[in-house]
Amino acid sequence: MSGQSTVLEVQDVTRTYQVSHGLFGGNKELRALRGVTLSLKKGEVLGIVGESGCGKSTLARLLLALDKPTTGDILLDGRPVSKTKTGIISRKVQPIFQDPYSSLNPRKTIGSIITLPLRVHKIGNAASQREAMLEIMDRVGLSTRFINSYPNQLSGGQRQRVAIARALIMKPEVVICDEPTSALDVSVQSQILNMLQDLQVKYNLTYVFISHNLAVVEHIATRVAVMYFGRIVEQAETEAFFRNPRHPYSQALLGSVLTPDPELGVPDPDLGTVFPDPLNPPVGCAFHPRCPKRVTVCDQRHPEPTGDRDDFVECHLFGPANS
Ligand SMILES: Nc1ncnc2c1ncn2[C@@H]1O[C@H](COP(=O)(O)OP(=O)(O)OP(=O)(O)O)[C@@H](O)[C@H]1O
Repeated sequence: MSGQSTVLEVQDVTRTYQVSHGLFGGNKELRALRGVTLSLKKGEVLGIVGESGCGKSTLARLLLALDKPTTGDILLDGRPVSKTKTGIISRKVQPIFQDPYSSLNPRKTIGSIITLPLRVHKIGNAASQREAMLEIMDRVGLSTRFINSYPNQLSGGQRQRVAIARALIMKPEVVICDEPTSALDVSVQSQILNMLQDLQVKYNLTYVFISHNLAVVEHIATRVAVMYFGRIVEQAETEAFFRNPRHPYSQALLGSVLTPDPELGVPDPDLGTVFPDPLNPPVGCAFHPRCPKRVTVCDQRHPEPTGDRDDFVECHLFGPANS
């Protein structure tokens, strides 16, 4: 993996939202991303996992340049996204979202939806656009009889195939898949997942694959990043991650440490499910109130990452004092 070129780089990115706080509370800052650093290499599938609210979709929006970081930089092919024309970004980075129904214009035909990116970017003429449409429909397993249909005439799985066709017709370098199978019936989830995997290999695509479903990530990802409360707390090659998750949060996600140790004096039975209040973040490591392995320093300061850029864990148990 080390010899491959970096396509997308996220450098210490934060994203803060101003939110109103109670009737008289005025505005408060909600730090959805608290310093995320990532590098995505050509041809890899980076799985991003974490609970609802940890910042996955915020990160996806930044990677798609649909939103801007509050601080930090995102580089696409070495150039800051902030200094790159949106047209160039959308040619190179395309999304596949969770809900294909809400992301497809109900008043447009399937043919028109799939070719829209080519028309917006003025790529080719009507004949070459149609040719590209037929090719990509074939690749995603969509019958040409749907060309003049509307989204509501298709099943959920077919609609997601349309969304995938629309994303891939641009021949992007990177595809940001944000929970692409979780709104689908279980029976079609694996078909879509296998198809995404085939397309990734065929077109040598680079995926960021966001999912709360660990089995899906294990199936498709080459590397895994675990997000907790706006940070990446662990990153590792997929096989190593599932064999030996290091961060106590990763272990909890994988089900090996679900109940807190009563010896630690944490009687709350819901401890395993409570996510911190983003408007009142815990001091120290954000996971410490739920962590069955916490030590004295955990509620005092945030741990530094241990390891290298693509393979690290952010936990005091792995810090210099414990190594
Ligand atoms: N536009 C916004 N304004 C204010 N707060 C926001 C906004 N978007 C997200 N947040 C907050 O930022 C935090 C991260 O949200 P985000 O949607 O990125 O998480 P997520 O991991 O994608 O969750 P989910 O899986 O539920 O989509 C949450 O606390 C959320 O409430």
